[in-house]
Amino acid sequence: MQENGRQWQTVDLLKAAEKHFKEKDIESSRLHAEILLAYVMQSNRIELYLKHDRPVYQSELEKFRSLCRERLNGKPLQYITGEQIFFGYSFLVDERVLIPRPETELVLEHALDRAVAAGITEGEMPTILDIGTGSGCLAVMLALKLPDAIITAVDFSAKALEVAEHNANKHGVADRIRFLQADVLSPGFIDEVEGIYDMVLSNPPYIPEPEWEELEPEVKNHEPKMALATPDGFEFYRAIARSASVLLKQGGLLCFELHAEGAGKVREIISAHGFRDIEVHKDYSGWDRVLSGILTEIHEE
Ligand SMILES: C[S@@+](CC[C@H](N)C(=O)[O-])C[C@H]1O[C@@H](n2cnc3c(N)ncnc32)[C@H](O)[C@@H]1O
Repeated sequence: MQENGRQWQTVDLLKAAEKHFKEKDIESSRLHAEILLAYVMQSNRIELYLKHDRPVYQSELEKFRSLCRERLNGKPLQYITGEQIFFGYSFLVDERVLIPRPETELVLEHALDRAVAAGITEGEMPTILDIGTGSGCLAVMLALKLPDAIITAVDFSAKALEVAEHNANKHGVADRIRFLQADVLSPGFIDEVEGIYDMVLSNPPYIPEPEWEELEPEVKNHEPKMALATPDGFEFYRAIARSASVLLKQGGLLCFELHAEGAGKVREIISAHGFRDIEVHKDYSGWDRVLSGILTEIHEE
């Protein structure tokens, strides 16, 4: 394609986009330019370099420019391409759901390790409840990693459940996941969810309202507020610990993702509901990020 007498080639366009992103303080400017161009060319990043002198067609250039504009306006890259890689697997994401974070992979890893250590995976068809499933990243990955598990994936957002179901179908595990729209903060939650579970896990909303306003515009203006914010940061931990103490079998595992400064308080909350052998694990930045405990006393509501 000719523009101002210029024929754009892949490598030149990448350089130009990287420079523009850098000037506008877009993080990982080269990487983002590569991902967007690979998306437009229906290719992958390595191929961009293998075919670095490939001419860029007019339609591709227009599309690329329009996506770069969206990125420059603060739209997260994953919502532009509709994809986030979680634990090495591709998940559909859009503005109906939170973009799964790398920290949440630690929740999955820890839940799997502890489930094995606690003998939960030895039983026939372990039952798992994922509260606040969002894109379904945890539920779908658990179904993939534990081929006998039966999973209930709950979210209050019907739109999030549509995305989660799409992801379950995409990875061929929809037949082992029940999707349920329910409000974990409502008194009827335990009756709605029914069943007896071996594991309850959740990455709940945990950003206290006052902190919401301080989040980067990229998060605040694009990701669903109901996925992240909550009045004092601990409502969901209280409600989920209470429900889990009723819904879990004796010896069952409760596993949470934590607000970086929430470990002490969440430990107190789950101890009060009969959970013991509490473990806390840090993320790569050294923040407490995952907390789990085993139910050792049956608590009636
Ligand atoms: C932090 S996101 C976690 C999403 C996904 N599990 C992940 O780790 O990426 C929390 C999820 O909880 C859901 N949620 C918010 N309020 C809820 C409620 N009252 N009952 C059930 N789910 C709720 C949100 O819609 C959102 O999908």
